Amino acid sequence: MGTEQPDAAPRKSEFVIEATDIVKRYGHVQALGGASLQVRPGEVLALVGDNGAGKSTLAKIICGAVAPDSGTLAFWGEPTTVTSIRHAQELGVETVYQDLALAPDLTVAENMFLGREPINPGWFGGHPARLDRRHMRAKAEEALRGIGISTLTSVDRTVRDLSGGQRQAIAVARAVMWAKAAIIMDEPTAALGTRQTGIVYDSIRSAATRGLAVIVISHDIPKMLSLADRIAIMRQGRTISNTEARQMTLTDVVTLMLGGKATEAA
Ligand SMILES: Nc1ncnc2c1ncn2[C@@H]1O[C@H](COP(=O)(O)OP(=O)(O)OP(=O)(O)O)[C@@H](O)[C@H]1O
Repeated sequence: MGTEQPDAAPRKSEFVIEATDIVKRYGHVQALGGASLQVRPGEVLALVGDNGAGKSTLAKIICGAVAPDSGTLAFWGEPTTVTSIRHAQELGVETVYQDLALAPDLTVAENMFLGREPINPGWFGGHPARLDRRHMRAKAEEALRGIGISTLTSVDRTVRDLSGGQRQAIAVARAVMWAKAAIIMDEPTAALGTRQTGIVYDSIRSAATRGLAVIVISHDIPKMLSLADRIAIMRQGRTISNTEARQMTLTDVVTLMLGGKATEAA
């Protein structure tokens, strides 16, 4: 769980994820026309841009949901063709989806393991194999503690009974629990109130503190300037700036998003 590198393979790059010159067309629409992005471990990278700039498409390509037409994706410097979401997960990349992919009738602990439940094998002549619920509860509690949200809800509560912010935080906790390298979040606070948004932003920061690379797509530019370490700006399918957040102002970001002069990619 957490940030150990799979197989402790030697790293060929300081970047967990490096996307270079990614192109993607949907029929006549060019969603991406040469987008690039790099993110380091322990770093929050905000991916911002106007509607239709290509942010979600780039995220979907990195998480294995969509195949690019061309371009290179490298994980720890190793060029890799990501064939599926499962493959990206094996590479250590977890995604928090807009619909959160939580099962409302299951408990928090069950949701943390959805599709990846540990099985107690049983033994010859004994009980049949069954879910290892004790392990699930303990790991789920540990994961919630790990990102500082253990007081938010019991792991035995049914997800249906949680608020939007609590659900979002559980989805983030699940991603942190399974991610070995990076987390991608597309508009994680779009439907939330101020307090709930704060909870989610705190959990994003905790994930980075634990050594994960975090890519956050957001339209909340002021918040991204304070939360993120770097801001990658997309316009018309290209990444036109990748700059330390502390070197940018709100005006800089908005000007670049809407067509002003691009800064040197850092
Ligand atoms: N499955 C699809 N089929 C056809 N066109 C698509 C598809 N997905 C995205 N597009 C188009 O690709 C372009 C980029 O879309 P994308 O969703 O990546 O942008 P975005 O920056 O995430 O926008 P938003 O902030 O509005 O979510 C848009 O013109 C969009 O209409």
